[in-house]
Amino acid sequence: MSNALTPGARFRKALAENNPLQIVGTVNAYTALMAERVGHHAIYLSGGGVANASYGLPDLGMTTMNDVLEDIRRITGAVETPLLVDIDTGWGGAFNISRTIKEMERAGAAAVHIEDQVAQKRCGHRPNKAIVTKEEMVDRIKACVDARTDENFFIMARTDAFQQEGLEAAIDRAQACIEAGADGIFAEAVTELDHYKAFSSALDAPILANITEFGATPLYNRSELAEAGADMVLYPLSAFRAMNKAALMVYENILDKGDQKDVVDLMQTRMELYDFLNYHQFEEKLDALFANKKSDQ
Ligand SMILES: C[C@](O)(C(=O)O)[C@H](CC(=O)O)C(=O)O
Ligand SMILES: [Mg+2]
Repeated sequence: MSNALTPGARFRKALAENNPLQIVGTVNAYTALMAERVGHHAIYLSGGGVANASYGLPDLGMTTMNDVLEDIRRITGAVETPLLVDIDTGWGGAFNISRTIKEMERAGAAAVHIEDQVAQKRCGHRPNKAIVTKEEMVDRIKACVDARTDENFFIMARTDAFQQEGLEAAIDRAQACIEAGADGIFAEAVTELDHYKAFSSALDAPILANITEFGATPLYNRSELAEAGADMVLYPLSAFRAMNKAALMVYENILDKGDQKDVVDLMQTRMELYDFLNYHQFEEKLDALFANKKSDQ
């Protein structure tokens, strides 16, 4: 029974059963419900998503562990699908990172990725990123591995080294992270399919391709990525970007036209919304539980 598995074990099962495993960004509990219902096997809480959607901030290391935990709990409270969480640089030194991992597990996350950027981080697809030394990154991974209580909790090392130091250096860092116990490698902001090939043939660990829009990496198809050796494909903010554009059109239309008739087609209907929420099942229960109350009145 899959519910008897820990979140980490569910993530590993999904990875074993899907090649590649597509992981879609869900910025809140409701979008997680939709992703689960349409059949996704893994979902993602983006650091950029928490900053942008929940706090109206840019993705520049301004959100805290507790900000992210709050969003995780909302999502893991609503769905069973294993959740990969972006923990940025881990929010501090080894002891902080250790706390982070324990809190992630407690909140129901299945997996995390921790990156080798400096604390004053940027989006991985922006210029002028700075990274910590390989040794410091290895210490981050060791702190993660040492802190987990469920051995299936999945710890992914993200390297942002490609932009400044090139492919070989990035692979070398990834190798050091695997030796330190990382379960997978997030090859950030590479620009060619061959780069994934190089990671996957050099390393004995699953590789994640981050297919984020308007970034450094082309929007490769999952079959091309599978052929190039990617085991996971991430779509961190795809639904969020689409939701934002739809919302903007609605706000502008209401202002310009005085009603929303022209944009109703962009909207999920009341019944569609209720269906994802199992609204009717709740309502039936309500009627059954409160039947006596009704007749009392
Ligand atoms: C994956 C990522 O870390 C995120 O926070 O979602 C971002 C995505 C993006 O900004 O498009 C990143 O790649 O740095
Ligand atoms: Mg991020």
